[in-house]
Amino acid sequence: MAILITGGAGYIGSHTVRHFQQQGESVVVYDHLGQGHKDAVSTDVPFYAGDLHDQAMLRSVFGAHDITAVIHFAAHSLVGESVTGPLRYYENNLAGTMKLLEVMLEFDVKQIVFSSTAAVYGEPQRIPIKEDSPTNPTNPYGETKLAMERLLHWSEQAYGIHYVALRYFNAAGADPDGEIGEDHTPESHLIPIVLQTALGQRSHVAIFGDDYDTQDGTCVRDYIHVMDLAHAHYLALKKLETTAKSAVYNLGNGTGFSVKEVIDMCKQVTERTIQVEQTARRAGDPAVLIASSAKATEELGWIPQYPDLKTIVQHAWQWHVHHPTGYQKGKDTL
Ligand SMILES: NC(=O)c1ccc[n+]([C@@H]2O[C@H](COP(=O)([O-])OP(=O)(O)OC[C@H]3O[C@@H](n4cnc5c(N)ncnc54)[C@H](O)[C@@H]3O)[C@@H](O)[C@H]2O)c1
Ligand SMILES: O=c1ccn([C@@H]2O[C@H](COP(=O)(O)OP(=O)(O)O[C@H]3O[C@H](CO)[C@@H](O)[C@H](O)[C@H]3O)[C@@H](O)[C@H]2O)c(=O)[nH]1
Repeated sequence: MAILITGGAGYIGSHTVRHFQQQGESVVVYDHLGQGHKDAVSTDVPFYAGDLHDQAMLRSVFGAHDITAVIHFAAHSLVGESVTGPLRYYENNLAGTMKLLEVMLEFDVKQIVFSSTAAVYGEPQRIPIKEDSPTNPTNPYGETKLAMERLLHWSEQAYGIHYVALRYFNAAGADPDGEIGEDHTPESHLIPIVLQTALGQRSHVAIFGDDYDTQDGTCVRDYIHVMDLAHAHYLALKKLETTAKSAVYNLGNGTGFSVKEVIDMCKQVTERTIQVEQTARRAGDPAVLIASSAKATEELGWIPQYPDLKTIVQHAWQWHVHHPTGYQKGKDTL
């Protein structure tokens, strides 16, 4: 028996694979390595370099392992990129999930935990955001994730697939052991970009917009430690296994930090100079996203272990200092 982890070589996926192994679970990773890194996955985990759209390969994996449940991370996940390439996003995220669900049904696998996002809410009407808040995505990425949630809702009605949709806010940090961390090419996430600037790999950090309706004019986000996200997947799967009840949960710390505050925290942790440049807003960015995760705490017993931003940045910095080129030795593009 094993749990299939799609996108398990990616940033959040690889931390979750590691956490599941530490909990004594058998896992199998399926990832086409468009973004992920094979070296992010321990060599004792069965690894398949396959695409969600390749149903023949998916079938062979389901056939070779007694898959009991799926944790589904594999997706494109960048807000800005989705605004200029919506077709690519629908194709990978929505159509890719349809292919996966078809194979799950063929093999009678009816439990899935999947990566949704704060981006399903769009501009929130109230802060902190609860799960029953209106969902009006401001970008195609969020739309695809909302469509995936709806697809799962209807798949439960029609086929009895039970699901937990985890709406993460901004994943950040790295495994405190320092062995795995965040490495996207190109990197677009704020904290790694700021830390790469601290390392001298970039000349400056561009701040996307300073005219938002926030305390200092820059966007506010709720940064959540990647290991806390990993543990939430474990709790969600246990809950699914025992209750067979579908649910949606926000995962965040309930505290918002502006882009400028994040940069200041990075300066404090790294004790380095970090140049910034004010630029235009990035399309698709809501001003403020802060979670209420009370439902996950009440129903899953989820309590973040690393809630403060300083610890999150310290763990990320430890990864970047010891792996300045990420997983790739000699990597020269960021
Ligand atoms: N990083 C965040 O802050 C954040 C926040 C909310 C939600 N999410 C969601 O969490 C998930 C993981 O995010 P991440 O930051 O780890 O991203 P990531 O890009 O590091 O990981 C995604 C992985 O999926 C793989 N993948 C993508 N499409 C695939 C396909 N068609 N077939 C096989 N593999 C495929 C990639 O190679 C990559 O390894 C995504 O679904 C993302 O939308 C991320
Ligand atoms: O060079 C940069 C990079 C980012 N930002 C800003 O920093 C904030 C955070 O940006 P980023 O780290 O790119 O994350 P988000 O765009 O908020 O998206 C992340 O968090 C979402 C949930 O909130 C997830 O759905 C996405 O998958 C994930 O990439 C945003 O206001 C950006 O405009 C900058 O100002 N400069």
